[in-house]
Amino acid sequence: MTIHQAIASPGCGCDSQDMLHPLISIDEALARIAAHTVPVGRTEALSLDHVFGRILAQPVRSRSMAPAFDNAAMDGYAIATSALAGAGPWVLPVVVRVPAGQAVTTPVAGAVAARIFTGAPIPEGADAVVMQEDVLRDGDVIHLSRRPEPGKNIRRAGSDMAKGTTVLDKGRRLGPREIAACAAAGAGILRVRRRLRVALLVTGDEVRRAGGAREAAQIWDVNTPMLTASLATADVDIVASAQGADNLAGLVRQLGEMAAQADLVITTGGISVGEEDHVKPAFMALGGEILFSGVAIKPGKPVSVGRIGKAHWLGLPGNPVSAFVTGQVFGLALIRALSGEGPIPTRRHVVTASPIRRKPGRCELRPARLAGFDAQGREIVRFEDATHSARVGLLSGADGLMFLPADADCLPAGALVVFQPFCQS
Ligand SMILES: Nc1nc2c(c(=O)[nH]1)N[C@H]1C(S)=C(S)[C@@H](COP(=O)(O)OP(=O)(O)OC[C@H]3O[C@@H](n4cnc5c(N)ncnc54)[C@H](O)[C@@H]3O)O[C@H]1N2
Ligand code: MOO
Repeated sequence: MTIHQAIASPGCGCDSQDMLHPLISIDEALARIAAHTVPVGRTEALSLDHVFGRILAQPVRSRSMAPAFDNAAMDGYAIATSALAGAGPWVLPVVVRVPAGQAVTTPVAGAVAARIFTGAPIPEGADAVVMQEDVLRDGDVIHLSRRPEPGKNIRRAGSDMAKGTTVLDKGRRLGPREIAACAAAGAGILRVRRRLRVALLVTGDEVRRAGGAREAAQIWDVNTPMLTASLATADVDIVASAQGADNLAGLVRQLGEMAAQADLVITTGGISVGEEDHVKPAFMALGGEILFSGVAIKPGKPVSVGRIGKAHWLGLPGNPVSAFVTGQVFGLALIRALSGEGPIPTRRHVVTASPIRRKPGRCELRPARLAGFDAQGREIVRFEDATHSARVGLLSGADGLMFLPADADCLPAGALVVFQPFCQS
């Protein structure tokens, strides 16, 4: 199903296109981010204890075989199967005891057994470990009635990783599973990408700190705490956070200062078409280059990406829901690209719980809640009747965004739609 096409015909005045800056599709915007964003080059070396969530800057190769030596997979007795004459049963003297962590020098020579514990090295001469439950121990001998297969219960050296194997490629995000692989490979220090320096500039004369005093026509600032929380990841250091000045000159100064110290400047508000919208003029006054400005989506149509010198700029709309939605779709893609992490396919198909009637025009990213599975095992989503770009209260009840095709005015219950879960960190 193609769902991210540009608008074929605008639905109403709100959807009208600026002929100088035509809207592009979601996938075109993401393709431009991928094509024009170079990962920030700085790297640092960190011990395994401190790499959680970071992005690898160099591949990790195993320093030795894993396991490094043949070892027992069970507590029991190591024997040489070739020394078991006839059909058994056999009585074997126990000649040595081998706990894990202890090098063994006594070989298993002939019809004898070595008491061995899980993880202990296999003595020379032995080629199988019999579980202790399968033998009868009587003083210094064991009674064995069934011949084990050669190799039984032995974890062979190198069976997990050969020496020099690439365990992880660069660009991988380091979670518990990746860190486990590095530890097994003996990579105790990793070279990872430095955190991105991000500056946040929230514009709007009307916004005041949440919960603080406000006058008539003033509102509490949702975007600063919302985006600060969205950016609280292992990739990001928020190096500056400020409320935007209410005039062009002040905004030029603030944006310029932020661009000088940050890899990424994120602004909210002030990017629509009104004469109070100073962000784009300030950006242009600083010699900024636009990668795109305006995407054929609802909400979040004015979302913009560009560069001021070496710093990248992500211009999010002021409406908090629009800012959150566009931050999830374009902000995360930009941060991943700057962090050197490749794009991660997170979209999947789900089915709608109820029919949808809507005004066609822009691809709609509607918050939706996962609601179990239908009889065919397909995941179902529930949602409001319309997208409300200023109704922040609805966001916490959603798990992600469903993508409604630009030209779809009517979808039945059970329609297959694309769904992108919200990033939880
Ligand atoms: N003539 C037109 N007007 C508008 C258009 C258009 O195409 N033509 N687009 C509308 C759409 S769609 C959007 S989205 C907004 C985007 O406007 P801005 O990005 O310039 O945002 P602002 O005007 O600054 O604010 C919009 C809205 O959000 C509230 N806001 C802003 N910051 C915060 C904050 N930190 N916390 C809470 N709420 C915030 C602000 O008070 C406004 O209500 O433009 C439409 N207009
Ligand atoms: O593009 Mo706006 O975000 O619909 O309110």
